[in-house]
Amino acid sequence: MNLIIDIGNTIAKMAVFDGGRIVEVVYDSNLTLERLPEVCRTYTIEKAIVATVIDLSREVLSQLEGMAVPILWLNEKTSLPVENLYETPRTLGYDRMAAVVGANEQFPGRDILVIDAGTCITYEFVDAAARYHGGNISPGLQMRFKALHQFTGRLPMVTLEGRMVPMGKDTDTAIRAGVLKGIEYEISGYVTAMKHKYPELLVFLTGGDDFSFDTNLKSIIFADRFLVLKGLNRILNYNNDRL
Ligand SMILES: Nc1ncnc2c1ncn2[C@@H]1O[C@H](COP(=O)(O)OP(=O)(O)OP(=O)(O)O)[C@@H](O)[C@H]1O
Ligand SMILES: CC(C)(CO)[C@@H](O)C(=O)NCCC(=O)O
Ligand SMILES: [K+]
Repeated sequence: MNLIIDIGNTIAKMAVFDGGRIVEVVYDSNLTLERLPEVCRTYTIEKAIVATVIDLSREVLSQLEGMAVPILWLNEKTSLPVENLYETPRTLGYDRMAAVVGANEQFPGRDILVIDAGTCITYEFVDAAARYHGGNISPGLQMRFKALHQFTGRLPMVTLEGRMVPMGKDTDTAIRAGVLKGIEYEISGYVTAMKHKYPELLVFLTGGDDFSFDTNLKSIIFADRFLVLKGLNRILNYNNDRL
């Protein structure tokens, strides 16, 4: 089985794959990866891939060094099933590439916009010829709430839970609707603009934050929470001979 390790800015995700099938997904601390030994004891892991968007702690590094299987470290030198047209492949966050590779596997030969709503929201474009053109980075849901609170004197820390109105009636609803509508309009703006240029465009939404938009946006979007993990599994198998 394959072990997939995706270390994000908020949380680490580990997934065990049997062929193309996800057997288990485990959420863990990105500072300790303390559940790794338990995962390795439970499953017969043959190989692993690690993608990180943070500098790893001593603790995480020693957990990974303790693994008895070959590890593929995903970086700019890794062979990929899509062409990378990003101008600075060394600075690319490879969670972005993984999401693209996952989407391209499900719909090869299609133009795809991949939206990953995690700590940040990223927008990636991969074309029908499997060329990754790059994409955009914007603040994630929690980051928006935190920023409004931290960079002002009078705005409280608001969360998603609570009253929702189209236009705010008080400070709480103004912030909640402001943040959520901001993301919704941002996403629909990308979809509209990209569809104009690529009429056959498909749209994927992944990441920890899934939004229940009340627009018809939802109907045209493929939601796949595990797209990054699936993309990493594909990259690991693609590099089988090089491990
Ligand atoms: N069992 C779970 N344990 C912890 N978090 C979970 C679980 N199930 C869902 N989540 C959600 O997944 C989110 C993680 O989202 P995501 O996978 O995009 O990772 P991230 O670390 O926030 O983002 P990034 O990878 O962009 O840094 C958590 O914030 C939480 O809301
Ligand atoms: C944008 C994030 C934070 C999304 O997880 C990550 O992919 C990252 O740190 N990227 C580095 C910058 C870049 O992709 O160009
Ligand atoms: K992410």
